[in-house]
Amino acid sequence: MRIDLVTIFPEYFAALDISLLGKARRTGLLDVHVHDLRDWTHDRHRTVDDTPYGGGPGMVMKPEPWGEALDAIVPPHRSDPPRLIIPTPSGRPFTQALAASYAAEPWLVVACGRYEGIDYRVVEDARTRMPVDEVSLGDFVLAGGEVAALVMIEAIGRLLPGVLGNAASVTDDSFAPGAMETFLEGPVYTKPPVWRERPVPDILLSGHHGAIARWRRDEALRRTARYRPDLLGRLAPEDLDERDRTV
Ligand SMILES: Nc1cc(-c2ccc3cc[nH]c3c2)n[nH]1
Repeated sequence: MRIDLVTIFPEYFAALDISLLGKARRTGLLDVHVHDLRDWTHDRHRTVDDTPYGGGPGMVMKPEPWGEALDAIVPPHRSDPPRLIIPTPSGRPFTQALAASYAAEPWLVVACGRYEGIDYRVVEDARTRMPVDEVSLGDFVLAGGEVAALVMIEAIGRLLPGVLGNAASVTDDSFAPGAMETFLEGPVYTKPPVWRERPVPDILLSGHHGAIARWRRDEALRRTARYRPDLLGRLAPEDLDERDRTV
């Protein structure tokens, strides 16, 4: 998979040189290109923003640098254009399902806005030649799209075949498709068996895999009921057995 990032703060993406994603880049599983939007400005001050039409606080990112940047990265009339992802508080929710969908794409371009956002004509122009998704990470407001891009790239990158050492880790994720899609992950434990007088739950040391699986499901259900009762509404009655009503 190729990912192109456009930003006025390229240094934000140094984080993509380390850990899982750094290894994925070095092994060729992930091909990341970071572009400085200011490379497509032509004035002495390398201006990327201006005052908003209609008034209001802050500045808006000018369309010209974005148009030239996207034209350079995605030559017009490409028969296989990338999907353009634009992080924004006012977009569709970014979910595990959307991350999985993006992980199946061969080429993504992420436009990282700043200030009050990008002149909307950039979105409209891009839509004439590539799919464009405006995506929100949640109901909170960041100062720009870079951190949102990092979060999405990590969520997408870890789903790429070969990136995670243990493929099973992905299937057991919270929100992963399938049985666990509805539940939050329960608590996890490792050695030592007792730490600060706190023992690991006995069931996990029992070796009874069926009982362990049931315990983990019960704990996941308990955690989901406590922190995300809204997710329980997605459960079909047949997904719950009589034990669940007592969790
Ligand atoms: N979910 C979420 C996205 C954002 C976001 C994304 C891009 C920009 C550009 C300027 N401010 C931004 C904020 N905040 N919260």
